[in-house]
Amino acid sequence: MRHRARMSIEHRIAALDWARIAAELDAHGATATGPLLTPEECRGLAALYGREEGFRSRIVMARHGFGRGEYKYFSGLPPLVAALREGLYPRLVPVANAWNAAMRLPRRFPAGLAAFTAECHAAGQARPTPLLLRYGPGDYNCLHQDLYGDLAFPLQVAFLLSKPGRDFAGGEFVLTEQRPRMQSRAEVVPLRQGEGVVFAVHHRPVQGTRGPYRVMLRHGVSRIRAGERFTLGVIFHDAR
Ligand SMILES: O=C(O)CCC(=O)C(=O)O
Ligand SMILES: [Fe+2]
Repeated sequence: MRHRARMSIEHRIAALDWARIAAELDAHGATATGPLLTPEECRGLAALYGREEGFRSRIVMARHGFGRGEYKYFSGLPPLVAALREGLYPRLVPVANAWNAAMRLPRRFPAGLAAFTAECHAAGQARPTPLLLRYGPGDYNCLHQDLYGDLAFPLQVAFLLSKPGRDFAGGEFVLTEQRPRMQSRAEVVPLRQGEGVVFAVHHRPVQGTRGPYRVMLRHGVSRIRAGERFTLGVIFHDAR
């Protein structure tokens, strides 16, 4: 995508290989999108972190046992973040609905984000969940699940805003998958600057010999060895 800087976010999202993304989500529960944000957009988003305004809360992870590093939830979403959330959601709905069907869960997700957001609000989840995260040397993010109420969209996306090898070292995005009565499986998703990782929020179906079974996923970030690493988290359900 040589001209991605001049293409709208909607067009860039449309140009991603969604057949591959869906197939890899089904096979592994996570995949990288391919480059989506320009370095300028990444720098612009990371630069918002230092601002006072535009955020509803700041969490220092060590204070809660979440790891080391910090994050801030947006109050109103910047246009780029809103466009990513709106543009990515409908692409992920077919996977989300197929997963719920395979797991025999009754909930189906509407085709557009506005309808899903209305469902969240009706369920008492009205606070926006997209966030910026900042890690320095020695920081890490413990394995967790981003559930903010009963209503949860099964997939989320995190964008790497910093450039690995130049801005930071270490700090790999990690997922673990806990299978019933079996040992856990770990997966690392290597990311380039401006690339997103799409992954299961808390569970997904895996095809077994006697039909699909459910596995539990958690995600986190390994220790940052050097430098500074920023990410943008795009969670589709709102919070209580
Ligand atoms: O910093 C990361 O790569 C992980 C961020 C995260 O936990 C999230 O977006 O939910
Ligand atoms: Fe997370």
